[in-house]
Parts: sequence; C-alpha cells; structure tokens
Amino acid sequence: MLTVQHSPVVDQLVVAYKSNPRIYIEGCAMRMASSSSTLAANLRTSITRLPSIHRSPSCIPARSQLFIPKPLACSLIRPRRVSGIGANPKKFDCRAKFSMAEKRQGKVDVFDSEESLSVSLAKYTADLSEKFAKERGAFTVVLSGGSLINSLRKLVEAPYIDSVDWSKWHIFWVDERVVPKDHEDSNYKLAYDGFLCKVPITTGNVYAINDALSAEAAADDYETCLKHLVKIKTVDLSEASGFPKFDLMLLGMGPDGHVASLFPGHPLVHESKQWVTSIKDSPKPPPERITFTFPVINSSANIALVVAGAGKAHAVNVALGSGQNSDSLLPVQMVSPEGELTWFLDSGAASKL
Ligand SMILES: O=C1O[C@H](COP(=O)(O)O)[C@@H](O)[C@H](O)[C@H]1O
Repeated sequence: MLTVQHSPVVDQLVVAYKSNPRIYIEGCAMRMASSSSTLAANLRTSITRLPSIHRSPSCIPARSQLFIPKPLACSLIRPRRVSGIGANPKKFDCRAKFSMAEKRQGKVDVFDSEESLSVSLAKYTADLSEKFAKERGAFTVVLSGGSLINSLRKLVEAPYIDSVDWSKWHIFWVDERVVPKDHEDSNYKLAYDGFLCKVPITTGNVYAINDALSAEAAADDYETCLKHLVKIKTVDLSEASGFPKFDLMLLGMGPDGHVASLFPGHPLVHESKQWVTSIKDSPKPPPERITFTFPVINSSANIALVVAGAGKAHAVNVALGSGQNSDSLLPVQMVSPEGELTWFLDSGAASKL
C-alpha cells in the first residue's frame, strides 16, 4: 500500500510539470527543502533466484541512423558448470544456491562474443517494448551507466531503429553520479551520447536526475518524481511490494558484484523503505551518487543483467556458479525481480561457470 501526501503545492507542481517540465524541476527542488517524505510502503523481501542457462548467438544486419532529440527532459519529479561456449543454444536448469520461500527460475544466456550479446539484447528489448506499448501504452526503461550503454548499440541500428515505437518509451536511471550532466562521469551524458541522441524518444519522457542538488536532495527529488509518475500511471506500482514496478531494468554489474550504486558490504544494500537513496562514500569514484534501492529494483517486471568481460567472471561465478564470496552476499546476488530475470553474459563473463 502506497500513500502519497497531497497538498495544493504538489497539485500546482503537477500542473506546472504538465505544461513545463523545467518549472516542475524547480518546484520539486523547492519542495524538497521544506518537506519530508510521508511514504509508507511495505517491504518486499529480496530472494535470490537461480536461472536456467541458454546459449544463443544471433545476428542482425547493421545500419546506422541518427535522430537527435533535445538533450534533456526533466529531473523532477548455484551451482552447475557450463562447458563449451558455442554457437548452438544450450539450456541448463540450475538449482537454487540458497533455500528460499519463493523460488523462481531465471534465465542465463551466454554468447560467444559481446557483439552477439548486444544483438540479442536489442531483440529482447525491442520485444518488450512492443509488448508493453500494446499492453499499457507506455514502456518504462531504467538504464545503468557503465558498459551497459555500449551493449545497447544494436538497438539503434536496423531493424529496431525503425520498428520500435520510441514514442512510448520513458527513460530512468537506476543510479547517477552527483556531477553536472556534461561531466565525463555522468551516467546521463554516457546514455545521451551513446544511446539517447540516436533515438527519437520524447524529450519529456527522459527523467534525468537533477544535477543542481545535493546527493540527498537529488535522491529525494527523484523519488518525488517517481511518485508523481506512479500516481498518473506512467509507471506501474507493484501490488505485491508497494514500490514502483518498471517494465524493464537494464542492469550492469561491476567486477566487485555491485549493481546500481549498491556496493558489497555497504549498509545501503539493506535499505527497505526509500525508493531512491544517496551514497557519499562510494568505493568506486565518484564518491557521491544516488541510487534506486533493492525494493525498487526487485519490483521490476523484467530485469536484464548484462555482464561482459573476464574481469567480471568471479562475481558471475559467485552469483551463478560454485564461486564463494568471503563475506556477505554480493549485491548482484540480491537481484531477484518480481517478474523475469535474464542474464546476458559473454564468454569472458561466463568463463568461470
Ligand atoms: O559505477 C557504476 O558501475 C556499474 C558497473 O559499470 P561497468 O562499467 O563495470 O559495467 C554500473 O552498472 C553503474 O550504473 C555505474 O554507476
């Protein structure tokens, strides 16, 4: 059950946002300074689930085509070994590594190259786009920073550049660094340069994090933005958890097993009430960031965990194979969506499985 406090100020801000997202951004920042969240939400306990493994390379023709929208919109509101990575699809059923009340099966796709991973990720994303556009008239997509953006490159080529209904897309970030949007460390800039500037996504449907605010204020501002979008049903709400339910979350993973800006051993991995939170001591620079929390991540309808490179093989093996972690669970092991989990691994990332 989700409760959002209403007030004339909030209602004015909603009206303001509809007519001019920038006004709404300022409104949210102002409101942030004088209010505290009254969100009451139930915690959905995160449960690790282990997947079946499927190797499936594929290919599509390449053709680049550019669309350049205006740059930004709004900031308002266990264990089984895998052997012989090859061209033929192969399926494995994995048993859960941890006992769990609510065991579900995910899927692991291993590709012989990052190139074929990218091709398959494009088709997966385009298929979900079509499904959600039909079902609910909108497709809410959450991006990570890092290498994920490069892995989305086939989505901006034929046939998807023309066949996807980009007008239905709404873009969010699972985490952001507290730097200006034109800074080299900005996840927004990375996504804009590598993906968003090439597709005709409506400017007003790109929900960037407000880079004019402190980390705490930016996290609060983004949460306020999400509550508004849930209220107007642009973003679904999970009945099970009371947290927002995004249609697709595209997650990367660091070599240490972190996802979003949720790092191994950091107390934020246990945050159970906030939708969006901030971190000032990120072990990976830059230190100040904002991030979705696990209850939001795990309320997703679909999560793609996209991991490439031998440098990440150990964390992948801990999550999916016989690898052991010395301390607590790796954050990536805590990814357990309400919906479907699909791993996209290249041969390097899967090399220890
Ligand atoms: O700092 C971050 O790192 C992770 C992983 O990045 P990668 O380059 O190793 O794929 C990324 O998913 C996250 O969004 C980003 O802020």
